[in-house]
Amino acid sequence: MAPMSNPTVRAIVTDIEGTTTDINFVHKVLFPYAHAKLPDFLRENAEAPAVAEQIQAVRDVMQDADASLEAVIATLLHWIDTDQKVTPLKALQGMVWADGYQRGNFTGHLYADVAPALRQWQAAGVALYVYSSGSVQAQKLLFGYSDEGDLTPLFSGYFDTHIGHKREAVAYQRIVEALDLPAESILFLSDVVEELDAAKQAGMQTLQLVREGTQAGTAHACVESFADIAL
Ligand SMILES: CSCCC(=O)C(=O)COP(=O)(O)O
Ligand SMILES: [Mg+2]
Repeated sequence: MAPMSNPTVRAIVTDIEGTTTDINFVHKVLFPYAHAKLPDFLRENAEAPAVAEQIQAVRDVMQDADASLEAVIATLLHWIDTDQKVTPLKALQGMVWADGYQRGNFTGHLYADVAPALRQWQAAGVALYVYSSGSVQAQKLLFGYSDEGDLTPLFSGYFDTHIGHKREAVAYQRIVEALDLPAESILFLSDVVEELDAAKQAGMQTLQLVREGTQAGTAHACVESFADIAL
């Protein structure tokens, strides 16, 4: 595929799952790890303020202020099984994954084309950001303990569902405001058409990543690799 060239891009916001990182790493390594470790993590740390805050947030989503800890755990496991992007689940997953990364149980998967492109774009003066449903902590862990070492110095910032949900244009409008750049100078990279549609609605440029197993064929320009994006 011919490289796509776009000198008007001043910032890039990238999705993770299916864009920088194999969906299988998220679904077959990270989610099962959280599923296995979350119950005891919660039982052992329920009183810790950061954990207690998230347990309360789960009860709020459940609309059951009296839900027992075991009911909260069952709800969280159901959310993992059904891949629900619920903010307190994402926060708790990040806390549990920290231990897995720090013990060396896994490293954050990156497609081989990702790190060289990120380094090149950052060196060229393009500001790099992440926007994922995974918590900011989980994003920093994935790039901090990545297959390519610690890539966090390459990024200028991170956004998660606290800014809004990834299929809603308002989330991208808030990101544009946070970056304080013209929307059309920001390029959003994702594999998910609904996310690209929402970013486009907010005025951003968009590019769909078509990795193995993802479907192309949308209104958005698409590439198979970060190596095909020349700025
Ligand atoms: C930040 S790594 C874990 C990713 C995750 O939890 C997730 O739900 C994937 O969300 P994305 O928005 O990157 O598709
Ligand atoms: Mg994705």
